[in-house]
Amino acid sequence: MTEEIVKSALSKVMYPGFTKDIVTFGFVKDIVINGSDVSFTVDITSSAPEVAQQITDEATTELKRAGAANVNVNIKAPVMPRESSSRGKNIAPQVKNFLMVSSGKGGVGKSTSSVNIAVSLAKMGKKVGLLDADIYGPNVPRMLGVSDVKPEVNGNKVLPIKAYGIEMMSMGSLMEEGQSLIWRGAMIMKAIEQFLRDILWSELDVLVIDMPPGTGDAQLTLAQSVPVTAGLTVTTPQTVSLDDSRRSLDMFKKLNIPIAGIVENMSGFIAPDTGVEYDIFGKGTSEPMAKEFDTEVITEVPIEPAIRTGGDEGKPVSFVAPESESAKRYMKAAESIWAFIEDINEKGGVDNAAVQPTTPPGVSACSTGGASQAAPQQSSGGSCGTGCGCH
Ligand SMILES: Nc1ncnc2c1ncn2[C@@H]1O[C@H](COP(=O)(O)OP(=O)(O)OP(=O)(O)O)[C@@H](O)[C@H]1O
Repeated sequence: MTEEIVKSALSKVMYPGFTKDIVTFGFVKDIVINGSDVSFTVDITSSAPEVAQQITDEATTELKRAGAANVNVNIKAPVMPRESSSRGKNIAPQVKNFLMVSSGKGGVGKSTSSVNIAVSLAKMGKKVGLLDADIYGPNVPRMLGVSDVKPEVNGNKVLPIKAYGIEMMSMGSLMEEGQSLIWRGAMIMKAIEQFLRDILWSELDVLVIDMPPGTGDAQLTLAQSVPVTAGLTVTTPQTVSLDDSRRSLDMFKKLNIPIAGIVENMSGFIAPDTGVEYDIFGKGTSEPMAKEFDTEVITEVPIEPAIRTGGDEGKPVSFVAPESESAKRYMKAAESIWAFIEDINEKGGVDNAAVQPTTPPGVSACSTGGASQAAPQQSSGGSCGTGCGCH
């Protein structure tokens, strides 16, 4: 064997997916020949294991055909990025990461933040889904300008609606206009599960989930159904809002959800005519709360009329006005959230095993903790309505 024979044999091995061979690409290095034994390194750019395998197989075949006895192919590939290393129950396994967006109370801009952060993550090149799990006030379809769009049904699955580069599903898109439901515990759990299991989400880098305000059944069900990679709390700077947000952060801790940070919304006001920023509700008041929970205020979004009109007209500011101050602040939040998610995955990901219900199979966990056990006659049919079977 000579180096020329080895190179000539290897020049018959195409780099998978290309019409050029591995020698022409300059990937073959460190050829060592010992009698009829050959060893060499192939320094490739893909981390996919099937690429390495194909090169190894074809190179071995070609070299043996050229007279080599033993062939040792040493593939040098970049380390596979750890996109998700989470474990535990996951009823939507095609989704790599889940971001739970919560707030202590309604009206603080949770949906607006979810929409603009989802659009910003998509602008970063991520494959993003947005689940409007706010069953009490599903207003994401309006904010994305798709309130008239009915989703396509495929068998017993539903295709998400596409808008501004993201996939979206909402109870608002599934219900007839004006229809309202009184949501009870068991129905909330079922709705959240169906949103994850029966919607045909693509292979997503991240599913942003706009939760109902508060800390109830929906939050618990979500945490038990999928490993939630990160939690985000949206607050306004007033003390009353902060008190509620503390409960939301506390919930993340109890559910073992890593806290990606706090969005301080309605933080100051940017006058549309002058662009001057005014302080209205107080600014930066979320900072001590962030410290308390060992997290950060990842962005401060001012009150800007364009944010409200963008929401009402279905034109998210992050998409239609990317140069606006608000769009930049949402982008800052998206970058920080993605860095946090990557960090969580590098450290081994999350595991939701500890928050699984401990009740027997077929019986769901009781969100009321069996509080009315002593007074079954007060609850209709002897059940709290959660289907928990503990009353
Ligand atoms: N920074 C902002 N500047 C101007 N308007 C805003 C801003 N943030 C939110 N809004 C407006 O405030 C209203 C409430 O926002 P949004 O629906 O996002 O709140 P929410 O917390 O999701 O409420 P709910 O929990 O009731 O669904 C919307 O009309 C929205 O356009």
